[in-house]
Amino acid sequence: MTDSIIKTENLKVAYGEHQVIHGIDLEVIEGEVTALIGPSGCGKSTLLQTLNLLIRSMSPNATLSGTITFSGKNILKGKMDALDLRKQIGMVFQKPNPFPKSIFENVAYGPRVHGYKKKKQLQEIVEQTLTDAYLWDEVKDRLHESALELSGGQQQRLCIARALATKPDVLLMDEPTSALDPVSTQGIEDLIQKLKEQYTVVMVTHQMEQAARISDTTAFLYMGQLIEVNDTTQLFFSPKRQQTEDYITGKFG
Ligand SMILES: Nc1ncnc2c1ncn2[C@@H]1O[C@H](COP(=O)(O)OP(=O)(O)OP(=O)(O)O)[C@@H](O)[C@H]1O
Repeated sequence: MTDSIIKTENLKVAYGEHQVIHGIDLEVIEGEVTALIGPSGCGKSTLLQTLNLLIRSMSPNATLSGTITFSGKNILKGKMDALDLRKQIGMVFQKPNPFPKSIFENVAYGPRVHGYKKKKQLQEIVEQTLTDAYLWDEVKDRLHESALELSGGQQQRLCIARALATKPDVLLMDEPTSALDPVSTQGIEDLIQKLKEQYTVVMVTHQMEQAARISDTTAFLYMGQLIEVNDTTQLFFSPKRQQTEDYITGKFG
């Protein structure tokens, strides 16, 4: 039996008058990697940013309707503490964006905001989180150096560690490897595979091969509609919808 950790029903999103998500019903299964694929402009990033309501701060002109159930609650209804929600549903962006602070401070930032003050506690969290992000061995002797001195792949693993430091249930990733070289990409893909032992991941990717390699479930979006969602192998090898087949065989997109 598989349980959904996030469920959207009839989810609609508009920027001003421009509706870009047209009534999406999507279940994100706990402990899985879900990939969102589809041609440029189909609404993948919008959908992702809506799942933890980050869209409300990133695009104040966005209006949302429908329901998003997380932890048994419709997060679109009533007042939701944004900081608290983002602690539970973290986000990693396309371009690594560490704070211009030390490696240690990047990871300790979230826990500090959420009330962890004791040095020893913070040290333990930083070590554990960097270990989970497979970065500890590479940085343990330079924790107080600037994060900006790390390589691109290391910076992205640090951003993942930063997101993991508040112990989220779900990690949203918007094309997390698109700014990276192939070796760093491989490192992040390996990491995502390992993360699903402890976390649920929803990832936007432009690369169908990447979705096929690392996701359990793939959702194909086209012009703001969810065309098909299925087990990744099924979706790529026997798509149910003609539009999905046309997209994955490169007929458009
Ligand atoms: N802040 C915004 N204000 C107004 N329109 C926006 C905003 N962000 C995105 N859009 C529009 O919403 C639509 C969906 O964009 P979105 O970035 O979600 O698509 P996407 O599938 O992630 O695209 P890509 O693959 O190119 O990143 C596009 O038409 C885009 O121009």
